[in-house]
Amino acid sequence: MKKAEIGIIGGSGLYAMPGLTDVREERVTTPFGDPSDAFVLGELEGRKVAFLARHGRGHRLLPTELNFRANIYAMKMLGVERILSVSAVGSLKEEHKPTDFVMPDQFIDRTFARESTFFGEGIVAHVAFGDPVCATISSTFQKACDTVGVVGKSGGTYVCMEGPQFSTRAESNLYRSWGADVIGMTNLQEAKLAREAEICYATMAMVTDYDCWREGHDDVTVDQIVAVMHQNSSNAEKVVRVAIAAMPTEKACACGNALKYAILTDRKAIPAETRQKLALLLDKYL
Ligand SMILES: CSC[C@H]1O[C@H](OP(=O)(O)O)[C@H](O)[C@@H]1O
Ligand SMILES: Nc1ncnc2[nH]cnc12
Repeated sequence: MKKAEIGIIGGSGLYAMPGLTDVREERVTTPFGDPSDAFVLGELEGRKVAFLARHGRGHRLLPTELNFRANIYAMKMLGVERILSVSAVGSLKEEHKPTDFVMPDQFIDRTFARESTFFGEGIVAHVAFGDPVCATISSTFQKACDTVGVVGKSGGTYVCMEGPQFSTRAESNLYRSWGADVIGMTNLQEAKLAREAEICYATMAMVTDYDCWREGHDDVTVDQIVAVMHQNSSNAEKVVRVAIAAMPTEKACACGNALKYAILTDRKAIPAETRQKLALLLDKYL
């Protein structure tokens, strides 16, 4: 039986989801190792949800140390079909002010030290990623921002950097010249892996700072971020709650069939061990 239908990944500043009822914790072990923390399962607005603190409760894991594969695979094991990601980001445009929320619809990859696929070890698959987030979740987030009274913006490009250091000014200006909107360190791998796991995924990116490009202003520091993060987290809790209540039960997107034409490997050539490891993703196709 499904333990949860909707997953929430809480980033910097969102380490719990208040308002859950029938709350219990569950540690999930996956073929890819252990997730960032125990999942907090419960009900919110009548929907079964699973909450995961991305960096672990107490913020113990660097972006590079996150086991993205375990986090997403564990969501799949719990039965999750939609993941709502909440993240802190720096702004790369004057118009995106601290406390604004942006729902990115594109990513640029500046990471280099991460596992970003469930495939390999004898099975090759290439999922489409031209539209990397689920439009249904993004628009539900957007409407929820409007309801709560938070500035929410639909669309934008999220640069995913490796970190943990913030960008140099030259990098920040380079991303601005590319037309990117916001910068963070965590969301691209989650989006890729969720797509491979056929789970809908979208991000609500909460602006905390102007990174280091803005002349006449201090460069981003963690204490500056933390000050804004508290207001953002309290708004995020409200927006997520409204979004969950409004999330359609039916699906009109293609996220749930992402693997349909993606597997290239001759079925007979897939090693039994790999087949078994990925059974949760592959059973419906093999
Ligand atoms: C708080 S400073 C940088 C840190 O915040 C963002 O985390 P998350 O995406 O989990 O909210 C950013 O990606 C960095 O990990
Ligand atoms: N300026 C920034 N760069 C990268 N990640 C961030 N998260 C919050 N602000 C950030």
